[in-house]
Amino acid sequence: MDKLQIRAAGPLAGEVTISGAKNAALPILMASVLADDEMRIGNVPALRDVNTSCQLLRQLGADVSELSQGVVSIRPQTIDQYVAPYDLVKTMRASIMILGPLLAKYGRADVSLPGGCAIGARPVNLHIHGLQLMGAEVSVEEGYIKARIDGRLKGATILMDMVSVTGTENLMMAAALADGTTVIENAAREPEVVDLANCLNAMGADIKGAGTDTLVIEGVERLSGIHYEVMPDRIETGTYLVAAAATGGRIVCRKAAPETMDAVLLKLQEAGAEIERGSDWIALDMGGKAPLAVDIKTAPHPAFPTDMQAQFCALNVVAQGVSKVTETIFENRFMHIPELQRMGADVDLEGNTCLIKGEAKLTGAQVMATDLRASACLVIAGLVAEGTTIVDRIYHLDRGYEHIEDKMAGLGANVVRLK
Ligand SMILES: CC(=O)N[C@H]1[C@@H](OP(=O)(O)OP(=O)(O)OC[C@H]2O[C@@H](n3ccc(=O)[nH]c3=O)[C@H](O)[C@@H]2O)O[C@H](CO)[C@@H](O)[C@@H]1O
Ligand SMILES: C=C(OP(=O)(O)O)C(=O)O
Repeated sequence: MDKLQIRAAGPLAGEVTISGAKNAALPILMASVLADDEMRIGNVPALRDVNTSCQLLRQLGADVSELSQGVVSIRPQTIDQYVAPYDLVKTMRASIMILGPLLAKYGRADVSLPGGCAIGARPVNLHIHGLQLMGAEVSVEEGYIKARIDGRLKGATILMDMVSVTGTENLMMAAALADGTTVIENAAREPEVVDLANCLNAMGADIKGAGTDTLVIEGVERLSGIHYEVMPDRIETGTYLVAAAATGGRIVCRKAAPETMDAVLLKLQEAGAEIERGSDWIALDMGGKAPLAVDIKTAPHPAFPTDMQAQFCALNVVAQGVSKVTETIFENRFMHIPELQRMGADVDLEGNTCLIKGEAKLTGAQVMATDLRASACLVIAGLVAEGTTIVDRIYHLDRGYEHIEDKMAGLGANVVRLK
């Protein structure tokens, strides 16, 4: 099993090119099921979850090929299987997003319930309830969600009890081919939801309100294949910026989407970073200074993203001052804290809040990555710890960070993959 070995090498410096967003690429790959002809998706990151999604589409019968680096072609016309099996679904929560497209296009879908995930229970009741409101018969049998509809799904008004990103995306994809108007209230406003809506509209869908909490979707009879470029990854961008801030560095992120990152950039400025931004780049300069501790409270977009919470914990551990970090989205998303403590962090964790005393002198240790962003947090801690840090179970990291060791090396970090 691969591991990462990290040794401190001073402040990060230089430029890093940001990849396409995992959380936009995955729903857009699933949306290709809705098309009548070939979809070409560009700026697709080379990630484990992308491979899993391509495998899933192949399993359904689609013809999937990588045309050149980052461009995937999907010909969905040959789909003749409607089952997303446990073996694929267990490794990737996002596979639940095959449910809406398969049901809308083929009237049937059997999707294994995604396996238990480290960061919380993550039920899918909102996905199921929304499809039922659209007329589908949905049951859960032997660990599979079995959904059926005779003819087309029917437009419906769906009030989401909680803001759910993939729930909104699943229902939006289903509604795109439904008969009539669907209104999704309390919809997620995340930029990746907007990217998916833009892609669906380019395919011929009629979706209004993306980026607000009310989506109005007029169903259409068919969607065509198109070429679509996936948006830049705001979480990957944020991770490199936090790593630079923690090391007192100065970096530029290229091919980024600064307009999607207000909450994170504000917190970095509060931490003492000077931030400059252009249409597709962000520059961070700590002026050689150590960061200041910042309070964080996660919430749905446009507030501070839960997917950046762990990285800011690593920053706060070495920053000047005391900080409070509160996680409101997932009930078990502090598993990086015990690992940080093993490296010398001073953190009190109670319920969904941790109190972090800064300026800890971290020392390298063998630590275990428990989930994707927890892994990123440990890499950042390794960059500022004395001695050698070994991060184990980096298959989590490979779900969400393209070539992390190469990108880190490009910024002057000493990060090596051990096979
Ligand atoms: C592939 C993808 O895009 N993943 C992102 C997506 O995950 P994901 O879409 O799974 O997260 P949700 O937005 O659905 O989860 C938000 C909250 O709603 C709850 N919930 C959700 C659905 C449901 O049917 N019932 C229910 O109770 C969840 O348990 C959680 O407490 O948004 C999260 C929150 O920004 C991010 O951390 C993930 O990176
Ligand atoms: C939690 C995440 O992803 P997923 O929803 O794919 O597990 C993440 O990207 O941080």
